Amino acid sequence: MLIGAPGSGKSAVGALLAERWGVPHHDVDALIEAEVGTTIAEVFATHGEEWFRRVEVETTAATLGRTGVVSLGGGAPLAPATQQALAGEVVVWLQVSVPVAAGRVGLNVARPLLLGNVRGRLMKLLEQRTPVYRSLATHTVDTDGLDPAQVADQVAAAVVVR
Ligand SMILES: Nc1ncnc2c1ncn2[C@@H]1O[C@H](COP(=O)(O)OP(=O)(O)OP(=O)(O)O)[C@@H](O)[C@H]1O
Ligand SMILES: O=C(O)C1=C[C@@H](O)[C@@H](O)[C@H](O)C1
Ligand SMILES: [Mg+2]
Repeated sequence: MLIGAPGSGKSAVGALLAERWGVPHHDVDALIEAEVGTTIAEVFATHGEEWFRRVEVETTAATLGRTGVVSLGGGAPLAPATQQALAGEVVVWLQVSVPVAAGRVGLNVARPLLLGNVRGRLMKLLEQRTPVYRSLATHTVDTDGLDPAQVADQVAAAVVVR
């Protein structure tokens, strides 16, 4: 399971790892979009964040126990139910600094929580979430200065696929 901030590379690295290991890739954001039939940004706009978080907890829970690589949503580890569900799993935290994450996500409107002031919003998110990511992670990879393939190499070196 990959956790980390928006722009840490959960989706990109998850896809590379799944390909490398020949296992399915479950990207929870993409699963929610498929389930709901619209984009995450649209879900936030139409139903609000609370509604999204409820769906996210359920969709995340449904991926647990499946074979493969799971890329969680950036905020998913904040939910107590998800924290409990992650206990005993291999959880890799893709660490990223604010300027690097901001550079990667750019002004992408697909990330509703970062709208307005990407750097400022990321700084706030990381302040709140760093302790949570740290407490849940069984492995950590610092992704600053690495491309997605190099991050995947480091994850693969650190964990054993089940
Ligand atoms: N290590 C990296 N080096 C350079 N670019 C990267 C790296 N990891 C990801 N990227 C690029 O940064 C952008 C964001 O990455 P990605 O979508 O994988 O992040 P994410 O963690 O899934 O974010 P979110 O929580 O918003 O889903 C993508 O364009 C991706 O190709
Ligand atoms: O960091 C977050 O809270 C989010 C990250 C994305 O993965 C999406 O799950 C959504 O945009 C919320
Ligand atoms: Mg993603």
